[in-house]
Formats: sequence, structure tokens, C-alpha cells
Amino acid sequence: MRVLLVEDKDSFRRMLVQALEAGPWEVTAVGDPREALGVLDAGPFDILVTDLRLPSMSGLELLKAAKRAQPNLRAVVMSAFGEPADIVEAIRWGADDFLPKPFDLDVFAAVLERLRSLRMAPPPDPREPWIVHSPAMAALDQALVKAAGTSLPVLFHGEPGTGKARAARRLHALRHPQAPFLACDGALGVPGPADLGLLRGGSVYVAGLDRLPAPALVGAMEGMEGQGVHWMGGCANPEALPEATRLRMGVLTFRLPPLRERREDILPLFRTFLELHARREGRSVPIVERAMEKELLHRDWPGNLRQLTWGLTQALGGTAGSVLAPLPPDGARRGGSMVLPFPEAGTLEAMLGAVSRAAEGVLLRRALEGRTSEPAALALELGLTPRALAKALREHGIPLEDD
Ligand SMILES: Nc1ncnc2c1ncn2[C@@H]1O[C@H](COP(=O)(O)OP(=O)(O)OP(=O)(O)O)[C@@H](O)[C@H]1O
Repeated sequence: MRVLLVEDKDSFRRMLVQALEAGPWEVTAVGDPREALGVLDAGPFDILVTDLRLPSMSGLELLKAAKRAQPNLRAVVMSAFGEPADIVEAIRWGADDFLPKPFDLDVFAAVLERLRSLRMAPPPDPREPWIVHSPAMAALDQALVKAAGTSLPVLFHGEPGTGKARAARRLHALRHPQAPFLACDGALGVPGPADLGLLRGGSVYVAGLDRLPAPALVGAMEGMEGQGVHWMGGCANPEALPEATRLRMGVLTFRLPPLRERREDILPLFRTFLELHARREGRSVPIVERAMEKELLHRDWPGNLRQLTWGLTQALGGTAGSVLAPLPPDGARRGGSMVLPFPEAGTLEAMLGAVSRAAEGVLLRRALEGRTSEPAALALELGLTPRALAKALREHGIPLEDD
């Protein structure tokens, strides 16, 4: 785990570096925030630890610049002069914790360990949309609120792309919104004992439960229960699960209805996704014509929300004016153009680096939204190992359950 430590007092900086020597940390320590910006430009970090009062630029300014460059960076700020306004500002800019100086080195290590678990398994973004317009989804949401009062394992089932992983994030957010949340896929394996300790009090969601052999699943469930980790799974058809799995997971079971059974959700979902995608690409939200709304409501959407989003991104890519271009016909796969936000002004190399990182994010999202294969096979199609794909998704803040 890569840590960037910014502290101008040499002796204190050395002491903090020493405190981290024994742990799983790869520490880069600097005294000057401008040097820190150069280091951040050169590659991704997991955690930033910075003093608030620094020469040449404040820790707050450094935090803002670092978060702009690497939005998923976890951060902790230290200060001997804990002015409440600065702390509030630091939290607003995404600092996860605050260490008032002087502090105990054990406290420092514990704060970093917590950030390590949040980095590995970030809690769901509270701003993520959760559309429950139809009676079927409203009833499901009520049931999730009830389930949140228990710590029982939960099984979500339904056709591909119906929102099983999203419902798992909703349940986690209802149970304990700040705790770590890890999503993985049965085909890629579940977290081992070393990682489970970090997830204590959090949740794990395993998509494709039917792709995980029953003995591996039972072993993993026992490990998670032992560590106080909430346990959720997803599959297309619970009847197809091995009996041992069904018995353990079938206590609380929720079916995600396909879109064609809850057409009331289609337009609100479409409008919300359209706005999100347009904003992400830095463009204004195009108008959706009445004829297109009708078409949206009448299609069958066998790929459910995934297909809806994919069609939308294709239409958005083909939009030149203020009206959204037509949806691709069912079964169409490629096309459109890629729109990227302009990078901040800088050297050509730095700007190209930023453009290339943004393009990587768009390409990964597209690949996921349009995917028909399992995650391991998708990684292969992209010329990546499953681990490299998971890492790239984490770096772009793309939910892991989509990997
Ligand atoms: N009710 C909802 N409101 C808003 N967005 C949703 C909702 N349900 C699902 N989504 C979004 O739709 C997309 C597909 O949902 P999700 O990944 O949860 O489906 P899934 O059933 O787990 O898919 P798969 O079976 O392919 O693993 C995701 O981007 C998710 O955030």
C-alpha cells in the first residue's frame, strides 16, 4: 500500500517513517508540498498523510490538488493547531481522518490501518442514485430497511443487470454506511483470512455465487462470521445453487425484478443515468424526445439496467446537438465517439497523462457496461490479468462488483 507522507519537520517525519517500517507500507516521505505534487504526478498513491501547516503551500491546498489528481486517494491531516474551520474544510475536501499533534504512534498506526481497510473496501458512495419508482422496487426497499435490522446473510437473485449488487450496497449503507464494503465475484475468489481482519464490522458481497464451489463458499462464510463481517451474495437462479450454499444463504432472499416487470422505473433510471454520464463527460444533458421515451418504455431490455446504460452511452456518444441521438438497435455492440474533459493546463506530457487516465476510465466503464462475459473472461479480452483489472477499476473508483 503506497503512502505519501508530507511533514516539514525532519525529525518528526523520520519518526513517522520508522513507525511504518514494520507494516505493509511503501512510504514516500517529503518535507515540501510542491515536491509532494511532483511525486503525485508521477504515479498513484493509496494514502496521503499531510501536515496542515507547511512551507510554500498549506496542507489543505495540497489535499485539494491531490484529490483532484487522484480522487480515490484516502487522506489524513495532522495539525498542532487544530482550528475547527480547517478541519471542517479538510473533511469537505475528502480527508478521512484528523490527527491532533502530538499523537501516540499507536494511534497513528491504527488510523492508517483503518484507511487501509477503507482503501481496499471503500464504503459505497452515498450520492449514488437508488431509484425505486415502481411498486415492486418500493416494496423491495421496505424489505431492505427491515433486513438492515438483522445481521443475517442475504441472497439477492435475478437476471443479469437487474441491480443485485446495487441492492447489496443499499443494504450495507442502511446497516453501517461508514464501514468497509467489499464486492467480489465468485469466479475470481473471495477474500482470504489476511483481508478479512480488515473488513471487521463491514460487508462482503459475492456476485456470481453459483460460480464459487460450495466448499470454498462455506469456508469463506465461516471465516467472515468469525470476523464479524456481514455476508451477502448474488446469483441468477437460487435453485441452481448447491444445497449447502442455499441452506446457508437462503435465510433472507430478495428477487430483483427484471426491467420489463417494472416499466415505471425505466424513464427515471434513464434520465438519471443520462445526467450522470453527460456530467462525467463534461457536456450538457441532451433532450430526450417523446418518441425515444416511448421506445424506451416498449423495449424488453433482456440485459436490464446494464443494457439500458450501454444503449444510453452509445446514444450519448453519437449526439452532436442538443437532442439525444437514437438508441442503437437491439444487439448492436460498438460505435459512438469518446468525449473527455480537458485536463488542467500543464506540460504536454502531464496533460497527455491525464487524458490517457481519463480515457482508461471511460473504456473500462464501457467494457463493463457492455459485458456479456464473466469478469475473468472480460479481463482476458482486455489483455489484463483479473488482478490487474480489479486494480485498474479500484483506481478509477469503478465498483468492484462490476469487475
Ligand atoms: N435501483 C437502482 N437505481 C439506480 N441505479 C441502479 C439501480 N439498480 C441498479 N442500478 C445500476 O445499474 C447497474 C447494474 O446494476 P448491478 O451491477 O447492481 O446489477 P447486477 O444484477 O448485480 O448485475 P450482474 O448480474 O451482471 O452482476 C449498476 O451501474 C447499478 O449501479
